[in-house]
Amino acid sequence: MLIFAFSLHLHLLSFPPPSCSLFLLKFSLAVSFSLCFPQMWKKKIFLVIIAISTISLLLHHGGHLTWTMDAFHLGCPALHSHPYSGLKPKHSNVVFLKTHKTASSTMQNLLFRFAERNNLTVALPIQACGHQFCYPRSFTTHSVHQHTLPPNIVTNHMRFNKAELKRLMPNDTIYVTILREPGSMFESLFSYYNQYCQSFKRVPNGSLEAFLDEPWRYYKPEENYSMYARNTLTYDLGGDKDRPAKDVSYAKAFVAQVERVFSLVMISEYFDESLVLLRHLLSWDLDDILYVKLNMRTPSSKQGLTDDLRKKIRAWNSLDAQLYDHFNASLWRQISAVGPACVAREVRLLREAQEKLMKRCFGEGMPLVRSAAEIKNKELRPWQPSGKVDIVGYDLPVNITQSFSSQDQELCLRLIMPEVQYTKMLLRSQLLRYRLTSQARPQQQSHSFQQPVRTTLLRHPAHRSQPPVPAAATPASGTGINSKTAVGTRGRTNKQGTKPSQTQSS
Ligand SMILES: Nc1ncnc2c1ncn2[C@@H]1O[C@H](COP(=O)(O)OS(=O)(=O)O)[C@@H](OP(=O)(O)O)[C@H]1O
Repeated sequence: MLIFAFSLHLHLLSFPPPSCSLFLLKFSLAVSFSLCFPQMWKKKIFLVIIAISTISLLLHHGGHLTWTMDAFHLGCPALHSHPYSGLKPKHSNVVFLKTHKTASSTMQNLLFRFAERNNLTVALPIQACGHQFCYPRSFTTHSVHQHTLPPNIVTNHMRFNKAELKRLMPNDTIYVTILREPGSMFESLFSYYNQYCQSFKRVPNGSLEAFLDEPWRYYKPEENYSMYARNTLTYDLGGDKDRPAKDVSYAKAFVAQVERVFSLVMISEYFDESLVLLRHLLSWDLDDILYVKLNMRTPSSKQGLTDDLRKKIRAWNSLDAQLYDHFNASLWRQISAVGPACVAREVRLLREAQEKLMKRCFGEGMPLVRSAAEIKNKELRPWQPSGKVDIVGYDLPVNITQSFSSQDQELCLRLIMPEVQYTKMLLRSQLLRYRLTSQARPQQQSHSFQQPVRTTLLRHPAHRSQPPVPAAATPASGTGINSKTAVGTRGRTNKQGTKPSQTQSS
């Protein structure tokens, strides 16, 4: 009995000490002392200990499925400015600029799941914008569905516009984005948008080599979807994709501007390392950054790149190349500051936790990657941009799902849900929540976009934020990242700008 009580103490001590766990700890200590007393009490005390242990576990994990017990033992010392920094509330106001072909759908899925778990509001596009904020037009608050206001999280594709986002988001919002090495990114864009982007479509035999030999022969800057054919990252970030390479001062100033706005620029080649930095930046747990890779092409849809092709791609997309070089270096500086060994340890723990989760959702081995046609559940089929490229997705194995609790099933389903379907599902659930909360309000009130409330999530489930009260949209305007028009209060397009939303993807 004493051994059991002692192990219970260790278990409780391994938790962060919110007042409730502390109380339970003291209580269980008192109980264990009483174990030294008469036999007749032992059975009762044993039951009490079991009950305390179960309650503390439930309180700690919020009744949610967690995939690792390491979540609270991860802290990298260099990031801890004071002894209790591990207890900092989770930050919940985040803009993630979803750039193209950079692993951004995987990130978006992670953010959607975080929002749902914590009852947060995600700003979603109006129907006329499909599942994007009317990309390729510059973001404005007009493109946000008014029943998804005021938001905590913004993550759907947009062309970045800081001034407009400032009108929408609380002041403590953290801005994050992701970049990819220009060679592999451009190769991915070239194959994905081969039927949408005229600059690519007119190249004989869809040859990447031919395009890169004479890009100006095929590329027309003012044409629809030309942003997929040159400096796409710069364009997504709100910059001028056609600024000549020799305009060095523009490139430098633009990089500096991006650096001022974004607290973290992730790098898709170092996705897990970037996630560890993100976890620290937002004070999230390891469980909050688990993911499954989404929106991948099959190997047969990919083309290997020679050094010569890579060089040509960098020269053609020189602004993107400068962005990438700068932020790749700065990612590694941040990793150095945290401690490379510490980041490596967290990456390892992340991968182990991910493996456990995969086994739970998909059985032994990794989830089976499938072509869209092979996926039975249409909610899980990724959008296919053309017959010339295969985007793979996943299905849940039937025999496994039968043994699942409904909570497990929901988690596993969401992990592999593609962007378009998840955006729609989230919109439906947020609209429902809006209706329920507005029924409870006597009269529709007019709000500014921002509600300076709910800036952080307390870790203890009992203190989690309440469903936010949505506000009505007000007209607004603004320009790109350079805009100085921040106020401080507050068509049916798709990834390509035109396709029907049911079939869209990013
Ligand atoms: N975790 C992780 N790490 C590294 N790379 C990853 C990851 N998840 C997705 N991917 C790759 O990202 C590409 C898809 O990017 P996006 O989801 O941003 O595309 S989209 O613009 O939303 O359509 C796509 O690249 P390609 O397969 O080369 O096209 C995915 O394979």
